[in-house]
Amino acid sequence: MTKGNETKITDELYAYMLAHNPPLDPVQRELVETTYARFPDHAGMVSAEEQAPLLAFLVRLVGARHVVEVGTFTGFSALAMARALPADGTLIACDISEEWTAYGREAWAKAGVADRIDLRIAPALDTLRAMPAEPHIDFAYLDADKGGYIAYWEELVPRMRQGGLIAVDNVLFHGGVTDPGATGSAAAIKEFNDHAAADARMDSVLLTVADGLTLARKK
Ligand SMILES: C[S@@+](CC[C@H](N)C(=O)[O-])C[C@H]1O[C@@H](n2cnc3c(N)ncnc32)[C@H](O)[C@@H]1O
Repeated sequence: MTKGNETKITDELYAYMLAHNPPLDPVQRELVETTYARFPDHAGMVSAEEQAPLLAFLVRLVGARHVVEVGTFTGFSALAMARALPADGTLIACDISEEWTAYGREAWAKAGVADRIDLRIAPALDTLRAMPAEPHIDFAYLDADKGGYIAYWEELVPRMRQGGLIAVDNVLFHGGVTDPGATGSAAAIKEFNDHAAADARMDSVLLTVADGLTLARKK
């Protein structure tokens, strides 16, 4: 095994990395703070800070106009992606919680991108299945219930245009994926990772970004 480097991400190094990335803007910062204050038991679900500029970068990289997010919570990742869209771009945001996403709606309005975000409150599988079947999605971000990942993937892949990108969060599941006795979400992620890696329709790489991020490009 060639590991490449032995860099341990200390707090100091993490701060250094953030300082060399585009900073969160005031609306994003306030949204994170509000989420931690209002939902302390769930705030860990917010995507890592470095994922905001990364998602924006990827949306721009693929020239995305049609974006789908599965798992919106308080709207942090949706805000980052919507900001990177052109004015006529749309992001369909899937979640089941009116309460959590209400904070997103407020932030999206404040940031002036509410008109680009189409929030669908329903089980994501229903929302995905109701979308046009032809390949039209440029970028998708998968960050919802881990047990649903394979089913979401199977709905997304045929709808991705050639060269479109799916980003999948939490694919290392806090290290739980190497536990031979993994259960629950860790077991579901293990199964998903095997499924995605074996999918001949996509080129996939699993990266050690945040809690693990898979990037998969439609062939
Ligand atoms: C990890 S959080 C998403 C975090 C968000 N991407 C962010 O960066 O702030 C997962 C979200 O998935 C939603 N969720 C769980 N099961 C769902 C389902 N069946 N359909 C749609 N959303 C679901 C939860 O309500 C929760 O808001």
